[in-house]
Amino acid sequence: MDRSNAESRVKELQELLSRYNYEYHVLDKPSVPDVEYDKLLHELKQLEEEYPEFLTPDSPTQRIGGSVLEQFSKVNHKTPMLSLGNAFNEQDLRDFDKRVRKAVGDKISYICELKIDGLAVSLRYEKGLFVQGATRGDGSVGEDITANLKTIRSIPLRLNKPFSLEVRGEAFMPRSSFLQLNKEKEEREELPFANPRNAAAGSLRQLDPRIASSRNLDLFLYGIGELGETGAETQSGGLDLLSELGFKTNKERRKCESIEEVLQYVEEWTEKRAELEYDIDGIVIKVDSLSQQEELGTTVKSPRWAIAFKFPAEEVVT
Ligand SMILES: NC(=O)c1cnc(N)c2cc(Br)sc12
Repeated sequence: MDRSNAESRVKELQELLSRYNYEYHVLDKPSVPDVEYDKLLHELKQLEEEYPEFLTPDSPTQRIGGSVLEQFSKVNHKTPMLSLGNAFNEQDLRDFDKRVRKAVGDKISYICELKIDGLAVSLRYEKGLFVQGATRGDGSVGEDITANLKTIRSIPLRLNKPFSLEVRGEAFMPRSSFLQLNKEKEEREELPFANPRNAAAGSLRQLDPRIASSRNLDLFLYGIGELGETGAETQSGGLDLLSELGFKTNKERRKCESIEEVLQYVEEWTEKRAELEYDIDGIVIKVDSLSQQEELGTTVKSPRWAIAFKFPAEEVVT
């Protein structure tokens, strides 16, 4: 194949494989069988080896970096990654609702989202390219785990729009992968992980990205740093924007026009959470309007416009 044909074939394969990857890992609706994906990926790897000048950092072949890190470097979060105040019962939620109404009046909409039991991470994109990913750390300084996050197939290496922004989400290990990993650990007489959250955290803290890549981690995005700059006016609008940009967001979210509807959603997922393929440890309730969030502001460590309802700890059957 001559050079100009190789260049157009490389571009065509990079776009095709990125789309197939998005359909499989974000939409969960693959349009081609795995064997077709693998064949095209192999062809792209060969062409990029033969014509390295056409290799780009966002190529689907670049998900698993070569080197094993000595250690993780530190990352300062542009906007602090806040934690959430907790609610443990109905009265706590009604008190939260009262505080919100006292501050911003009675025209309130909430958005309820599942609280994923994983590891909070932040992803930074420059002109649409994934450039850095970090753990929450202490909320201001985290660890650079870019190489490991690149192995999570549902994370886009390039956005659908050339946006520069920082997004937040929760990395997690699906329950089925957790059980399989522990089975393999026990076969190797290694200590198993206690739960999927520890397994996800342990996997993302591996210095060798090949190990992280083998752990079948996933990620739901739920927030955009400086959401206002993107033109979104509500949290729900921000989540729709994240989806439009190619991110995986959790579809179980619901707009609630009253605390009664919030309590209904909490009740529903208290019953249904075992049906999910991943662990959740509660429900996050947020005031949907960004301008009302601004009005409510934050305390030193958590927003006044959100609260996490925590499910009662499950009795451990010994
Ligand atoms: N949807 C959300 O906002 C959400 C989901 N899952 C989580 N573990 C967290 C943590 C914070 Br802090 S927000 C959030």
